[in-house]
Amino acid sequence: MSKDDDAMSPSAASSWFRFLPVDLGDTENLERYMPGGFHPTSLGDVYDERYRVVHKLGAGGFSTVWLARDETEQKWVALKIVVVDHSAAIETKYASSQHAALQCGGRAKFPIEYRHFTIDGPNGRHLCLVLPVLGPSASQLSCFLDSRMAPRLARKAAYQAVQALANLHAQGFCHGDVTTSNIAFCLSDIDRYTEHHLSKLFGAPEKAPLETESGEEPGPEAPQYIVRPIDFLASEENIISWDIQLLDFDQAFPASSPPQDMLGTPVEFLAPEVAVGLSASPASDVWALGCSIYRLRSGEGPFSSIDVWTPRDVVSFITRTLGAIPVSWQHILFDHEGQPTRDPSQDTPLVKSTDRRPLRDLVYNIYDKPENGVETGKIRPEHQVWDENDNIPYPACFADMVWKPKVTKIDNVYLHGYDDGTDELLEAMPKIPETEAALLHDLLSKIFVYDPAERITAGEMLSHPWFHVDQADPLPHGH
Ligand SMILES: Nc1ncnc2c1ncn2[C@@H]1O[C@H](COP(=O)(O)OP(=O)(O)OP(=O)(O)O)[C@@H](O)[C@H]1O
Repeated sequence: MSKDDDAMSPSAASSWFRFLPVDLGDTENLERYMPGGFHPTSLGDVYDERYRVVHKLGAGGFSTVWLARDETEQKWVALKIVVVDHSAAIETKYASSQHAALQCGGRAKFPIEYRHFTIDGPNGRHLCLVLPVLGPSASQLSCFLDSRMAPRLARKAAYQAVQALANLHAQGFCHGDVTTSNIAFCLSDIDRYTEHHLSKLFGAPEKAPLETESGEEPGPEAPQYIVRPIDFLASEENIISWDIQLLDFDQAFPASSPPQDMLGTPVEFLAPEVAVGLSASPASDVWALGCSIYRLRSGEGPFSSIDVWTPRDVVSFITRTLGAIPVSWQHILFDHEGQPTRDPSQDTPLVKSTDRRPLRDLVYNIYDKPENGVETGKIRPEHQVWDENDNIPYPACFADMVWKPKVTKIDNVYLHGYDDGTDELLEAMPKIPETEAALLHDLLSKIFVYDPAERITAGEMLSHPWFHVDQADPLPHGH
């Protein structure tokens, strides 16, 4: 799920800043440690008398996710501990969507839960899903100037995501939250590693004490410390496989009964018909998949922008690429929060922009890793360093999978955060090969169409030639 605010109870509003921020990068929303919210979890905790928490894997709007040792079966598992307020709803959704995933022989493409149980804690009763352990998400591996996938890995991951979705749709189910954050890479046989070995590979978990704004000790509703999630890209040994799984069924629904409310998926992945208040469907999953495919290959979402925060924003932004919305949608209104409405007193108009972003330009301008012609891999001079890790390449074992644009030096300047000069620097980077661009443009033109009935289906996408450009060229050994 992704609608952070949904999980907050109204009483949270007065306590937004109860806790001081911790300097551990991206962590869970600390303010969610309150009755109805997250479970305060600590390393070493044992749940259900068998799962011992060893590290943190991540967190979302609705859960924290932990690496745990299953002492009964002697294997690694992921414990997804759901916020109290959403535990019952997520348990119901998981039951039906996991059944659909299993029906489609989906064990290979979806993280099917081993089992689930409940945890009674100071904040209430939490659903805890026991899942296979996965590696980093595609959002982490394909992230603007921070990280880019090798083109071949992007195509392979994209194809598997299409397979997963086509299978799910064939079972009459929609995912409802297809994003690159929900495409995760598998690990190659994590069970061959002991706890000691994992600690040698990834280091001991990094912790920071949790402190309150008021200086009082946090109560039992919050943990004593916060843990930085494990970084699978920090090790000198690559345990990340080229296979992906599609996770997070929190918003899945039967195609025959779409949700009445707006999907909680990030707006940049929202299909235009859903953004204007029409039903979600397999076709809206395909739109989100198209956004994910473009992000996998380019590092950016086609409709992500600092101007896109609401359904109205994304529709406006999409018109810059696809032109005016269909006439049949033009009576649709948006309220002052940018949500579609039927109340004429609430109407705020779509922002009409004359600034065009043709799909063809988006595709043909995708930049790739420079093999030569620009200087790479040096450490940025001290006064230009924003983050000391920025200009350090990934360990060599990841060379055929991912690369960091920020280790690229053009005209003696490292690529860093986006600023006025970035686009000019990026001009110097090599672009996607024309033959591939033509195929990708063709594929995306069949996905990014307003009318859901005219959109290509996930099943039809499987035979599109963009996914098969590597067919004649066998994968490197071990993949
Ligand atoms: N099986 C897993 N193995 C490894 N890491 C996982 C697993 N499941 C989830 N994670 C990590 O935990 C994060 C949160 O998981 P997930 O997206 O399922 O949570 P959520 O609370 O439903 O959140 P949201 O949809 O808001 O991201 C993921 O981004 C990922 O980093």
